[in-house]
Amino acid sequence: MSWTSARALAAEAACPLEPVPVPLDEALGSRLAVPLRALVAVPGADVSAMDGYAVAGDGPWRVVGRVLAGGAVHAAELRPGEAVEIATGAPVPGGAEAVVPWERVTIAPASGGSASSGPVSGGPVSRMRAARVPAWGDDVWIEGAVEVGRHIRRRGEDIAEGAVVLGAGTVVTPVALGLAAGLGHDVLLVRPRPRVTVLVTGDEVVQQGLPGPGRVRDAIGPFLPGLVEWAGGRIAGTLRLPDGAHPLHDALALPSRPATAPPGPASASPGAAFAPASAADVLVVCGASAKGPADHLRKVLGDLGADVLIDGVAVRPGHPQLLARLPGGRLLVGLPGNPFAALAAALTLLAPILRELAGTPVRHEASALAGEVRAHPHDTRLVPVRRSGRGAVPVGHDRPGSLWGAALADALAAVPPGWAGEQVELIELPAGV
Ligand SMILES: Nc1nc2c(c(=O)[nH]1)N[C@H]1C(S)=C(S)[C@@H](COP(=O)(O)OP(=O)(O)OC[C@H]3O[C@@H](n4cnc5c(N)ncnc54)[C@H](O)[C@@H]3O)O[C@H]1N2
Ligand code: MOO
Repeated sequence: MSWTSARALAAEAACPLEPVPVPLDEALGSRLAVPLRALVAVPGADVSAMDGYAVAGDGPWRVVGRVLAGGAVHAAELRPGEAVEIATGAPVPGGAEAVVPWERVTIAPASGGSASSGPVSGGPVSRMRAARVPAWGDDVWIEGAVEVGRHIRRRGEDIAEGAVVLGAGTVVTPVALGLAAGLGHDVLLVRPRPRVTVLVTGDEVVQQGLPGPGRVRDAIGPFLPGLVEWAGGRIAGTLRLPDGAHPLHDALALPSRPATAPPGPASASPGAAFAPASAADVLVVCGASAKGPADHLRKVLGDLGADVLIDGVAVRPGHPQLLARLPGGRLLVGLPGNPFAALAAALTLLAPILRELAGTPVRHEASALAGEVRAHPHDTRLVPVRRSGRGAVPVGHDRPGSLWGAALADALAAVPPGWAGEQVELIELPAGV
């Protein structure tokens, strides 16, 4: 099967996960399952955009009250010639036609109330504030230029109640979280990030330190979490399995556990060691994908009654990759043991499945190849490249057992059999953060 057919089939095989409601502080990085609507208008009322005075009619105005954000509203309708001192964000009283910032008003000679007391001060309030803030109880009169409607933010002026502000599928970024909170949301309905459990097989595979004779350091387990995250999933667990059919069988035979179920089975129960495998929407088996004496994956899948959907893909490296559906519906991706081959298979099969499940948009990119590449006679070659202004430049070091070239690259060029210099598709590699 060609790698493009395999990619399409993998995406098709992925059954969308049910949207889940999650509290805001757990929603970061998920995708919205439904459009985000404003539950409230912003601002929620006609409010002042400035610290100053809400005024009615022409000045001078008699200051008849004070309104602070979060404080008591000024219930009475302002009459022409009246003002209230007002804080930014506080609701403007009915009848107010504008807000005049306090630095734009001057204290007026009193023309009402105890007129005989005369003006409090002839200077601007800004200057006066340093000495004495005029309080409305002081029978203060102010004057200044007024522009009707100025410095009043009308209810719903920024965002109308009910407006759709972000579409379904949008990633919940830190900013989107702030927006959602401001619009009254405590919980968001998101596409759950598919849970992936990784089973690393191989007696010779060691997890730390220098590999001794006959041993090899695990180079696949460490790249999968980042790749899985990048494709929209999350790692539910990683299990190290010795070679042999039994451990693989036991891990894969565990039934699926819903994301909301408590962890289990209890540590004393049989199968406890494999519990992470039951917490997965997708299982990934590293190694054991070929047909050698220590490769038990196919036999175990047969014994379990799994449906093998893809058995080998025409790419180099990575041709022994495999996709199966386990009884119960979960998908299993078999990655070849050679690390670069495993990376290729993770990009061909695993990433499309996770993108489909997580609702992550897919981008396809084509480019000229700027460099010598020898096509494979019947398979597509996946060649590590770096994008440049003159096309994708092969970086070399592309042996199946080594991640060197892929680590230098930002994409893999898919060079079809019989390639004769035309543009090729680029498969993006996960970028760092
Ligand atoms: N007769 C054939 N033999 C092989 C073929 C073939 O077509 N006919 N294909 C070869 C290719 S290509 C690959 S790729 C491998 C795939 O083999 P497996 O998936 O069964 O993997 P293993 O045999 O377990 O390991 C292969 C190789 O990779 C090393 N390895 C395994 N796991 C890891 C790991 N987590 N990190 C780093 N290295 C790992 C392992 O030690 C072996 O050297 O089959 C070929 N054979
Ligand atoms: O998958 Mo192998 O080259 O194709 O290492």
